[in-house]
Amino acid sequence: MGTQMVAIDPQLSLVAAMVLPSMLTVKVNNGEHKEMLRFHELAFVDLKNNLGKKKMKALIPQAVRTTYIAGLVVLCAGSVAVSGTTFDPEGFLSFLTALALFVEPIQDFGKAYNEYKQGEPALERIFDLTRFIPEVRDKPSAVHLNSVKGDIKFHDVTFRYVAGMPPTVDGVNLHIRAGETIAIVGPSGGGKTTLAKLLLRLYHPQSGYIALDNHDIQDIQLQCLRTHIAFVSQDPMLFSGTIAKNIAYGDPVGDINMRKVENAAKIANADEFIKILPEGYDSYVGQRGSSLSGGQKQRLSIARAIYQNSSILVLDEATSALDSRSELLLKEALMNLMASHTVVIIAHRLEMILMADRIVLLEGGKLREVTRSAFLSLDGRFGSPPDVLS
Ligand SMILES: Nc1ncnc2c1ncn2[C@@H]1O[C@H](COP(=O)(O)OP(=O)(O)OP(=O)(O)O)[C@@H](O)[C@H]1O
Repeated sequence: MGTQMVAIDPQLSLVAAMVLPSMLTVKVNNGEHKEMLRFHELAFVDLKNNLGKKKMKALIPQAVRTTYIAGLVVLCAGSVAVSGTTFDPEGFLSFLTALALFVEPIQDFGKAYNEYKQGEPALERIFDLTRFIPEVRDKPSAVHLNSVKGDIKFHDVTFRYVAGMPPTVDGVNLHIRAGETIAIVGPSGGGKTTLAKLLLRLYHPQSGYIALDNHDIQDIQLQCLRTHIAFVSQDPMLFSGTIAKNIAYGDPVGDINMRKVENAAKIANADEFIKILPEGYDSYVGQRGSSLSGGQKQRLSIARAIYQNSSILVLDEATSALDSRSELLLKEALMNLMASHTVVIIAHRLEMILMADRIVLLEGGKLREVTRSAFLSLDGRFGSPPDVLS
């Protein structure tokens, strides 16, 4: 089994190693279908190559068997010619041929059974995966919304990751009006990202519901919901490929609109570093963006969200890896976006928090709104201290 695992196409393993840790980015950008196609294509090539090898492997014993029988015929004919005695060559040949033909298939069957038994646990796991029904899926009656205004309501939402444990989000009520910018602050582990994940329907609340433009999000087609929400996660995830492809990742068509890509990169303040790369937008970012710095990756994932042109923008610690100059430039760009988008900023940096129209504090799963002055009086508990403000 070990040697069979090693024999898996390295390309397939590379794709799996890249996509599986980036599943959040794949899902929120509706990239499941794209990734499935990519995997299918590679798996098909791998299957074809392996079948070719197996055919060759199967041919070799046949060739050996034929040579063996031919050798026997020559041997028998030769011995008759040399001795001149009577010899029943037909009976002898029939016996040897039957023996050769009989023994090998039995050996092959034994080998095949052995291989099947060794691979059985892996097969079981594959069948388990094909039988897996995702918890979050479309209702048959789910609606498609061509456009949304971006009005979001959390109605008494309670969610816990593990049954029997205290809730991560506990009876949260929050109304974010269309076009509003809201900052969610709170201690680390307080549930801020979880709130964003619930909005993106990565999980279902155990009680309460979330509405977008007065539609319960469970009644909206999942792909449609995620198209209307651009999410920049705290771990910027890139896929091996060009910069342009990464920015246009959420494009369902797959045709890259270069004008849109460049515009998004300019807004995200990524254009300046892309332009000085040898191949500009066609530069490869390496395995999971390994050839870029943390701040560059972050700017690309912000550009990706801007490219998506959704009505709602959720930034989860999206500027943590940026230097103060880049953050300032991005802040200016966000100011422009805020005029036409609903923006949710999850941040610890005061510069970002104070851009919001309203600030809500999520602590121990409970949410409450705080005024700016009340927030500042928290003495930097959940944001960089006020003296960072220049
Ligand atoms: N998939 C998961 N399964 C179980 N527990 C989880 C899971 N994801 C998060 N948690 C837990 O839920 C709590 C809230 O996590 P969350 O990421 O929402 O916090 P946060 O406020 O965004 O924190 P930070 O500011 O550090 O990013 C944490 O205690 C975390 O360990």
